[in-house]
Amino acid sequence: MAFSALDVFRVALIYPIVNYGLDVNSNLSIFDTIFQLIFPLDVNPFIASGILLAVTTLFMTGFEIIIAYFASLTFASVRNTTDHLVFKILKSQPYEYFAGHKQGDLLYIGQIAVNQTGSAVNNFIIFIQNLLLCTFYLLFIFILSFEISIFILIFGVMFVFFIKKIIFTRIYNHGRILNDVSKVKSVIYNEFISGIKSIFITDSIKFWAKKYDVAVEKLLKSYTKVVFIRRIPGIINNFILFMIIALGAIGLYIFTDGNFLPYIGIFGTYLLALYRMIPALNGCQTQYGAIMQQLPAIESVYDLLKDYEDSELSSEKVADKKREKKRFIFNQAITFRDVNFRYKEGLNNTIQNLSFEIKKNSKVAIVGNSGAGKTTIANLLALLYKPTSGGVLVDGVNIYDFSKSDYLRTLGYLGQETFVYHDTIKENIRFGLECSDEDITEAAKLADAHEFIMATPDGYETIIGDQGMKLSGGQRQRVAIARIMLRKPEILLLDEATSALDNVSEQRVMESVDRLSKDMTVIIIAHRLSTVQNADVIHVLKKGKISESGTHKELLEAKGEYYNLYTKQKQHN
Ligand SMILES: Nc1ncnc2c1ncn2[C@@H]1O[C@H](COP(=O)(O)OP(=O)(O)OP(=O)(O)O)[C@@H](O)[C@H]1O
Repeated sequence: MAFSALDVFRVALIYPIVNYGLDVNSNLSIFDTIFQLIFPLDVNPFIASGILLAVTTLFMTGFEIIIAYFASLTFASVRNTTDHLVFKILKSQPYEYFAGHKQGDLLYIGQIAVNQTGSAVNNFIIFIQNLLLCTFYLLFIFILSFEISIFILIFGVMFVFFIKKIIFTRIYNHGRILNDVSKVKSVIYNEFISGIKSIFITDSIKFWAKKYDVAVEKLLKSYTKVVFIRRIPGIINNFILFMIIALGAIGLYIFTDGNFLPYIGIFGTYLLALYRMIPALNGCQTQYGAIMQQLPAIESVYDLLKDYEDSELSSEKVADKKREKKRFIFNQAITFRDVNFRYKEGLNNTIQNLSFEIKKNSKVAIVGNSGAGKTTIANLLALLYKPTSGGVLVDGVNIYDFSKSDYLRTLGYLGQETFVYHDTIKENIRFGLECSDEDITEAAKLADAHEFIMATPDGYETIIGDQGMKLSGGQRQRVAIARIMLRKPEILLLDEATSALDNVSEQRVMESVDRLSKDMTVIIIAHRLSTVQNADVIHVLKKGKISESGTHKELLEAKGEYYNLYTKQKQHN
């Protein structure tokens, strides 16, 4: 506010300078009285105005620096808070949430939308600053000339109405389209990077390039429209400004019958005020347009927040939070009791009324055809999904009644794909656990990984490329086993852990697992029956139900489902 007032005052100082310069004593405006009061009679108004102008400018520069600093601080703080908030929300979401959303959409929120939110707040600050400036100048020009200003005001209101109705609605709509198109581009980009191996092998780069080009073309069209429409108000403003100057000059000449000198001070100051006001008005419109364009991105952050609040308030979550969590103790057995599960409301049950037991320190295998529900069982055990009804119990206690981290710490999970990230082998084994380098070497030795790690150029300090591109599948799995061993789990869950490996690698990985799992409860989910023959119990799963159970020998003798699977696989080998 003080900044706007000073800016207007600075322009008002032109008035005495012009009048004194032209030696006009107009007494046409209230400003004549004000300046006569400000400047004592013995002071040269030319010098006094110059000094005041310099002092005001100094103050204003200071103000501008302070405002710029606080605006950047606000932008950075809002961005920072939104960054934290988005990640806080994401990290507290259940696994289902990630499975149900496109990665690209989530990336868009975390990267682009967060930035847009910060910028929108910054734009809002500049909008308010410009709005105040416009208001002060409007008051000023009214004081200078009521009649002309009322005409400009009516014209201005009509213009703002037109701009809002036609231009800003379009900016918002195109902003939405731009938002959607940006998301699509981000999804394709992300899929291309994460699927690069399959894309290379299938020689489908051209297909992806085309998909990307289409998205980028749409983005180009969208951007062109938004950027163009956003500039229109400014162009019209400039047109109006210079038309006012032109018509004003003609009008002044006609109105004063050529004797316009006494009015030059007012006219010049008026024009200068307009000249300052119009960019401020432009600024208002530009910032408002930018906010409209950024609104859809802000809405996606808001939707994320809303989903989170709704889920936090859901009766299930509230009850779960209130429930006291027990320390994880496992002495007897893990029991699946009447478990039913479906992935989504409306879909058929993937797991149907499933009941079976896994005794402590036993080795249990679950086999079956593709789509039978084997991985779903692993997902339920790993707390990735919750049974729709029934429960998974450990020594009679529902696994959801244990402290989540307590339970997961005792569960070692080895899947088909091992997640390794761009860091050293050592950090990939540590995976965030506080432990010594000796512990890591020990775990790698147990996992039969030490030898190959030492053969890499920098040993444990060797950087593995993204997605472990520099390691073989078997080596990646042994890094994963080392990671698990470091955590000393009580339960080992192997979900098709060797199905991506060749026979030799599979054998080495299974030998490591056998060696390490003597005092562990091992659950092996497998397609290939070669890995489960020494299990204490093998359960054969069919359409989400156990169709038969027994040892390898018993099941072969029974000549049922297992026997069929076994003979089919033997024929293929
Ligand atoms: N996230 C999901 N959303 C919806 N349906 C799913 C989801 N994951 C799996 N399914 C479905 O559940 C069924 C069982 O899948 P699951 O992965 O458990 O089978 P599986 O026995 O492990 O098969 P495979 O041996 O091929 O890995 C399949 O019909 C599958 O399409």
